[in-house]
Amino acid sequence: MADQWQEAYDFAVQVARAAGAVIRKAGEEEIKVQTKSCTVDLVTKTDERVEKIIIGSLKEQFGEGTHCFIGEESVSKGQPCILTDKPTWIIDPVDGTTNFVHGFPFVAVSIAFAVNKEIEFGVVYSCMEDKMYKARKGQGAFCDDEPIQVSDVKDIHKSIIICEHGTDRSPETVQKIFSTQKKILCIPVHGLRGSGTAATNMCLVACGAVEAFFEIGIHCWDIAAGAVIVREAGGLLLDVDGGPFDVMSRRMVSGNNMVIVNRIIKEIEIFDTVRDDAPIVKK
Ligand SMILES: O=P(O)(O)OC(CO)CO
Ligand SMILES: [Mg+2]
Repeated sequence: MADQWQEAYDFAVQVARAAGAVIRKAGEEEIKVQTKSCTVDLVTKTDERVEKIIIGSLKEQFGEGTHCFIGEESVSKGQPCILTDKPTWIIDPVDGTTNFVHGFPFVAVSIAFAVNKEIEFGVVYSCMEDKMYKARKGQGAFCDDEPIQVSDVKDIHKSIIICEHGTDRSPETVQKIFSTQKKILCIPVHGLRGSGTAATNMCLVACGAVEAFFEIGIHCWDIAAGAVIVREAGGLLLDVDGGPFDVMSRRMVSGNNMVIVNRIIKEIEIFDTVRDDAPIVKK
């Protein structure tokens, strides 16, 4: 059925917009910060509240039994992070929590919907800028209902590349991240950037503001929605080793074309991460 998921797509846009309004309002009040996996992995009551609002609305609309949910804060509280063939919502309620805490104005709500492990549609609402990015498989990518397209730059020397620093502060990992960035900067490229939200970074690739974005250490909820937005804008995604993109692998390169993406891959120093769907080891 061609339009089987249209209602879900439209509803996701509404839910993302409403969630973004809650985040904007919460940003005007005092923000209490807690930490998760380490001292620089931040979480706030807003992350938890917004995830509850999103999942609650989706369950009310589509029923609890038929759809599955992977949400950043639910997973951090021990819910499974396994992508099956069932219709599954993959949610980051506040992508860019560190930005949110500091008032750095790039924060996104990211909602993706996968069926048979394929992402059917994705919605990224950059709520401080009030920009709604969305894409459905086979139907193009949009920002505020205007079609968007990746850049047509093929010359790496004329590119801007987005890279982030992640939350792993072990000297070995930081060394690899900076070494990769140094090599890319010295190609040379026009510049390196980073918005502090993976979802927004992918939308910046999709609308042609930058040529590529890569990261190791992100999670499926950071990139699932952005993945379909990049693809539908004419871009591509690969693993950092040049293999196929795997949304659960915690690593990816997204870019406007193969020439740029392959050039970036040549410079990436890979470090280990634990997959999102790895079995939980009880201590
Ligand atoms: O702010 P969050 O949701 O922790 O995500 C980070 C990366 O994990 C920015 O994309
Ligand atoms: Mg995130």
